[in-house]
Amino acid sequence: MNERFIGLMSGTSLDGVDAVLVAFDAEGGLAVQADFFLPYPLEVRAQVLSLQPAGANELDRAARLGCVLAGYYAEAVNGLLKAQQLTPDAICAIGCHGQTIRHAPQAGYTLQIGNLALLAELTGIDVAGDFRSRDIAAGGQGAPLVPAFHQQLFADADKARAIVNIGGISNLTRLTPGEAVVGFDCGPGNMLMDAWIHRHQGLAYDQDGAWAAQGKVSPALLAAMLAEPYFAAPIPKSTGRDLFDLDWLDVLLAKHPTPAVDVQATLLELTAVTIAEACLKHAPASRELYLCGGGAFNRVLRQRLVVLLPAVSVSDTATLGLPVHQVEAAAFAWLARQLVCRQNSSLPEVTGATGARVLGALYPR
Ligand SMILES: Nc1ncnc2c1ncn2[C@@H]1O[C@H](COP(=O)(O)OP(=O)(O)OP(=O)(O)O)[C@@H](O)[C@H]1O
Ligand SMILES: CC(=O)N[C@H]1[C@@H]2OC[C@@H](O2)[C@@H](O)[C@@H]1O[C@H](C)C(=O)O
Repeated sequence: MNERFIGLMSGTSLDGVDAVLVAFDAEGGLAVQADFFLPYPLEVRAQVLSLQPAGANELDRAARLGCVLAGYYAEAVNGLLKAQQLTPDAICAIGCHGQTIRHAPQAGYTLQIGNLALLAELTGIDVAGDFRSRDIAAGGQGAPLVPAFHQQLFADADKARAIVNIGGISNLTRLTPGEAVVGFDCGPGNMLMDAWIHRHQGLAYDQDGAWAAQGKVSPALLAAMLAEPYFAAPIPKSTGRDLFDLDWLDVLLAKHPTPAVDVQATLLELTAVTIAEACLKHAPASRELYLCGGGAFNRVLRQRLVVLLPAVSVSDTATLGLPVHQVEAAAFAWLARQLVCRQNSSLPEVTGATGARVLGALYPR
């Protein structure tokens, strides 16, 4: 009998909530039955961003915003249920990522806000969340978690494959037959491009990379960006807005003043180069690269990856049966199911933890 789970992803891009309804068969095989996207209003996005750096009254602001976010998560769940004409009792559990406002595995914690008790109350469905903390408690990075799901879904018995998610941050999964999975955050995905076009044009993102395509890459600025120690740091590693934000960029721009349009071109190139270098260094045998996440829609970025990786065929996960915008949310449905079944869902070879663990916390309805 099929079991239905809902996955909710609200990632570092802060664009909104991606929701999917996933049916699992008894063997764990899955099919996405529906998806739904609920954009955040600008003020929600601004409130999440304002919690990124330490600030006045932040505990109260984070807890209040967590309640607001639960409302959006519930709305996304209801959107799915309505479209599929389902009632809450048709769903085993919701897997909810929450909204990362701090990620500090070196300090022993990561923080995803979103009031999960309230989400259980609002939906009448079991809610699973806080998937990263247990891996950090076991000595890991707590991120990226999705490589375990990529392995389940996209690994091939004969072919070495690489999967790259381009969300706010980009992350690579290497799936080589007979070898341990490798996975880590490459660096900024869309996050800096989004922030820069928002500052200069008030837009949420640079559609298809069109503004970036009008500029020229500044070699000096690109070199200064690539000198960031994170890029050469050994794996396991993970990152976020804690490091890559407009303050990071402004420090570099103070030394390398650059026209705004050329900054956008250089940021796109940074994303492309760091992904390509991650593939060449950590997945050299992979002749197939599958993109997912919103950045897979960025035509200019994709073209740069094709040029930078001439020996690799670049496509996206839709080719493997899962549309690019569904992958991360589906991963959180899978994480919820693993928790409900008390099955491990972490890959210690990816995160650096001392062992595999059952991830997450459960809020029964
Ligand atoms: N047509 C497009 N052209 C360029 N960029 C796009 C396009 N469509 C979406 N994007 C980018 O994708 C982003 C959303 O991606 P996604 O939903 O994967 O992010 P996320 O869930 O926050 O991811 P993560 O958790 O991996 O950081 C947008 O903010 C935008 O930058
Ligand atoms: C701490 C955190 O929220 N990390 C996110 C972020 O967004 C992309 C990348 O950085 C990845 O490490 C992770 O999300 C995905 C879902 C993951 O854990 O695989």
